Amino acid sequence: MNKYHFTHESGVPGINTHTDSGFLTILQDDEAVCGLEVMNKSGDFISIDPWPGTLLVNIGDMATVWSNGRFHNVKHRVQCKETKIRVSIASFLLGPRGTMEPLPELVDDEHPRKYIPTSFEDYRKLRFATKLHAGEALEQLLYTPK
Ligand SMILES: O=C(O)CCC(=O)C(=O)O
Ligand SMILES: [Fe+2]
Repeated sequence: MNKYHFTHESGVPGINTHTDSGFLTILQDDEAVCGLEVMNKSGDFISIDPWPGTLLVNIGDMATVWSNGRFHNVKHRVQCKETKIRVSIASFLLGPRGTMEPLPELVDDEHPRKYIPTSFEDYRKLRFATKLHAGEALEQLLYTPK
């Protein structure tokens, strides 16, 4: 559960740009107070307006590994502008406990293997150690053919 209480005095608008590190996130966003923004392919942030009665599903970094780069780990942030309490509930599906690698069916001559095997636990440690929270840590898992 995330609770934001933006005030002009505190100046803390929300959460910095990041990707979710797990496989996917199911987000019950605040139904009245906006703030969530996702980055589009051009690198611009688009506001996601509240849409009562809906859930939002976010692809995370582990799904990018599993899909050999075909599922896009979306960069997003929270920028509250209204001085109101904003609440969201995020359920994180982190991925399997063991090692995960690109699905063999998604690796072929046209789509060569992109990532080395990793576990969510190791990947999470890598993100913390490198302080790279917007998916850039995936570059350290890139597979280089021998
Ligand atoms: O509060 C939101 O709308 C998003 C929260 C989020 O991105 C997260 O918990 O990872
Ligand atoms: Fe997030």
